[in-house]
Amino acid sequence: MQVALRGSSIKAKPEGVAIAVSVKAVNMVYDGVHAVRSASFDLETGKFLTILGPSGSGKTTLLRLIAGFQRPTSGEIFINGAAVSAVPPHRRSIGMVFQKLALFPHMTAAENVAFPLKMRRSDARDIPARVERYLDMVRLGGYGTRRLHELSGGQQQRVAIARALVFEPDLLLLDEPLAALDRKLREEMQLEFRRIQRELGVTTINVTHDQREALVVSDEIIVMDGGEIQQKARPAETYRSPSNAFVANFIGVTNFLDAPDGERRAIRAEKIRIAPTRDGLDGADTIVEGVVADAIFEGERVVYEVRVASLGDALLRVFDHDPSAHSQLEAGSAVHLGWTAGDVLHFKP
Ligand SMILES: Nc1ncnc2c1ncn2[C@@H]1O[C@H](COP(=O)(O)OP(=O)(O)OP(=O)(O)O)[C@@H](O)[C@H]1O
Repeated sequence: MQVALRGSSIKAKPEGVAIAVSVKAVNMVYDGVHAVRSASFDLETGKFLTILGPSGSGKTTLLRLIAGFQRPTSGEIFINGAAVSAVPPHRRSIGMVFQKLALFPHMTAAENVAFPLKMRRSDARDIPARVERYLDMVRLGGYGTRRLHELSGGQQQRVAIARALVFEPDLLLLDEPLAALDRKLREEMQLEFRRIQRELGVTTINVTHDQREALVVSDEIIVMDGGEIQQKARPAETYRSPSNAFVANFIGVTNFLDAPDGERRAIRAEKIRIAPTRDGLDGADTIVEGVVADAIFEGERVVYEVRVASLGDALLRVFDHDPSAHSQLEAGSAVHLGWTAGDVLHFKP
């Protein structure tokens, strides 16, 4: 019953909620490849949606359909209530930032940001102030006269964001714009996207295969696999109540245990406690014995791989977030693992 109701269309929408993007029964078939299958979802105005999925799952195709670079094989897309399949990209009021930034290298930062305003024939008298405002917003106030090669990768990224937003589009589309950045800068820019998006309230759709990014930046996450939407939910719900085994496996680290009734049971690596003896596992309602196959020290946590004979020699991954509670257990150590029934996820076959 619970499964039948999840994500169903009978959920009443609160009165007065504006829908910025509505994707209805969209299919995209390339020569023999069904890249997007029966995709349907609504996105409320002002929300930050991330489309998350492995390589080839159809994320970029779905984004390109919304942008208007391609027309769906069937189905329709609505932006602010209007069907857009016949509307070319430049008439859709969409700002975009892609991995390849496509900035103009010979222009200054300010000239790059001014470009969309000139294309749209904005009043020339208003342009400098508007450009300055958006450079300030991305924390590049005072950098307007720099040429692109005089800016760092992260600063160029900010120019691209300012350029995508300066004409105040209805929708911002991001296609892995951070993928090429190193980890620290990427994490900083994720928070930056979030801050700017909240400040402006611009409806945003972001494509990534980085689950951490999806959890950090989004109001909602769509998880795709094989061209199909697997789940659309808020980050915490996606994490805590994945709709199927694929989602559970893709987000977070999950151990799957096959039950005799064909059901798949899953337990998150951080929900398993580990101790040398049973005494360290007070409160656990399932306790199994195992042998440490590997122990990886990661600073704030230790990742254990534990072989459990009573579970068909399953190799369970366990995160120990309090490594100081007992000394690190070495490979070959006999250990006990414990968890509570409430932490086990159940998936029907
Ligand atoms: N122009 C095209 N012609 C034919 N097949 C295509 C085309 N573009 C994408 N595909 C196929 O459609 C499927 C979905 O591709 P898509 O690029 O949307 O996936 P993705 O989830 O964005 O992957 P990645 O993370 O690798 O970018 C893949 O099987 C891909 O090979």
